Amino acid sequence: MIPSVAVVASLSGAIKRYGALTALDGLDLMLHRGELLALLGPNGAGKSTAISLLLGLTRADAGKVELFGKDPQDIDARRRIGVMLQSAFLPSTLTVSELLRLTMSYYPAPRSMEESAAMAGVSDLLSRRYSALSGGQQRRVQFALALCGRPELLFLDEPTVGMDIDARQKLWVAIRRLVAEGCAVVLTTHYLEEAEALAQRVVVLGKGRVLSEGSVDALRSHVAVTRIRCSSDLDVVALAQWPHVSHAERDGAHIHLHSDAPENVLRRLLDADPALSELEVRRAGLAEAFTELTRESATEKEAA
Ligand SMILES: Nc1ncnc2c1ncn2[C@@H]1O[C@H](COP(=O)(O)OP(=O)(O)OP(=O)(O)O)[C@@H](O)[C@H]1O
Repeated sequence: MIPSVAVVASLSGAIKRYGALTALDGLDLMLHRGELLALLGPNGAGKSTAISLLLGLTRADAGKVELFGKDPQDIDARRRIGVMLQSAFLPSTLTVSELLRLTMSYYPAPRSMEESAAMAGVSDLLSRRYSALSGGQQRRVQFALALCGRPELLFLDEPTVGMDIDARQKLWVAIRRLVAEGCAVVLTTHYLEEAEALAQRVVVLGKGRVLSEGSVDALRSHVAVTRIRCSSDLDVVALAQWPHVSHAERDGAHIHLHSDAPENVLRRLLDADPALSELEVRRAGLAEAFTELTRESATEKEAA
């Protein structure tokens, strides 16, 4: 029997309404130890609301919310999490080291200040006043504060907004290290390459419900389209008639094809044009799968 991976937090049938607006419409979500879950969805899908329920910042109108098997407002459960939200209101007069020391004092077995600062890439900022830092530096300090308590579950709500490429790459390395140590991570992001680079599992929300759930590959395979590009003299009008070719277009010396069975099409292409060159084959990315999913859900809604 495959051992079940420990569930660290869950939402079961969670409903949250704001007046007439239903922000979460019976949401089921499970977070497992040592797993990075990317929570994706368009603006207003319910991602932040789901996180607020798990953090005990708001209460569900119906359904069950558990953090380490307890109520999310239970102090022992809260001591096991780290949080980096979109907006952080931190005392503006404190230095980075003072903020870290204060945050570490909330936790039973925090990391050392040096380790926390090094992991978040803020070792050179410790003596600086938080309010005088750049936006990207402040985000890195917020990450240090989120991880300093040695959390078993880390919430990262759009963590890399405002970070330059170098800072983003360093944050990814630190996140991977935390996950490898067994920490569960919930990441919301609008940067799909971030989810693609980090997530073991992706949940796409739309209108407070799960639209899709699975691995990055499974979500991607939802859009069963592969793009083929090559240099060839073949006639695109004829190519468009081939089985498994859904789209054919010429762009100068190159042709672009879309196919749901690229192996078949490639075999036939290479037979038809022995001079074919510059062949590129690319599967749909997460961005395309995600756009397709949210578009489908909007179409279903219109049809209903
Ligand atoms: N405090 C609130 N009062 C009223 N409506 C709210 C409140 N918080 C959220 N909502 C509404 O609930 C819905 C879900 O919002 P939520 O912030 O969870 O979405 P999100 O997926 O995090 O969006 P984004 O990607 O823009 O951060 C939205 O329609 C939003 O306007």
